[in-house]
Amino acid sequence: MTLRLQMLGTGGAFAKKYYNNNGLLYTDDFTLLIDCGITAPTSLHQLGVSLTEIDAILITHIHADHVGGLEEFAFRMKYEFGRKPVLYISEKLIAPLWENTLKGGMSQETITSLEDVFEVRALKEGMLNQISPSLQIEMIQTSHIPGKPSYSLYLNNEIFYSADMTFQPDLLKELVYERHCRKIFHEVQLVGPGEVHTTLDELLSLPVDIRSMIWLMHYNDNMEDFIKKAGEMKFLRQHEMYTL
Ligand SMILES: Nc1ccn([C@@H]2O[C@@H]3COP(=O)(O)O[C@H]3[C@H]2O)c(=O)n1
Ligand SMILES: [Zn+2]
Ligand SMILES: [Zn+2]
Repeated sequence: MTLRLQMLGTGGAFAKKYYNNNGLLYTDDFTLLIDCGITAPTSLHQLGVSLTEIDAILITHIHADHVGGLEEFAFRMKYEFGRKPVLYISEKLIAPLWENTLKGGMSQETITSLEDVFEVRALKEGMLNQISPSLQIEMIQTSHIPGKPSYSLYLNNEIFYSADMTFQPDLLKELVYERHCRKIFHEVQLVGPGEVHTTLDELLSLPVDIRSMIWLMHYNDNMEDFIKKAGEMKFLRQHEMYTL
């Protein structure tokens, strides 16, 4: 079975040249949207992908560049298609996503909870979740903002897709050397210290065999200035289709 990835956007939270770092993960029989930021609906429109072609959404954490498009997505599914989108999300994020993010815009007499607008499927950290016959996802909590849970994804026991995260070299080495990881999609902050993100220099400090499997995403507008500074690591391009 073949996995394919098409990033709706590859930009950091405040990028203007690139859309929010959200991606479409395609299996033979299932399409998963990983994160749905502010710009996701516009990027889907530009790609000509209808909301109804997406079988489920999975949220890694609650920052607007990862959840800011959910209100539009859910309202359009409700009022245009009469359906609730399937939402995969860590059980720890269900309450804050509704109470702190969506309730303000979405609540009304007939909508009083997340479950009124999404078919919520809670994911447990560290478990293998069978999302579709050919897609298994393990949620791995990774460090980002203290007190604000963020979950990276381990796909089919071979591909790591980072949420927003600070540098965690031991995790990456464990995945590659002990858990058969063969490809890594990793966020990168190209400018400034890695207080809540991972810097290019930090990733360059990894062993070459790990660097060689890294594709960089969630990057700054000046990415083109760093293409020759990333060594063996490659930059994902938004809207391009990648076979994993
Ligand atoms: N403690 C924090 C919190 C947030 N931020 C910035 O806000 C952005 C929110 O989306 P992000 O993609 O996680 O990137 C965060 C930082 O740019 C930051 O720099 N430091
Ligand atoms: Zn982000
Ligand atoms: Zn974030």
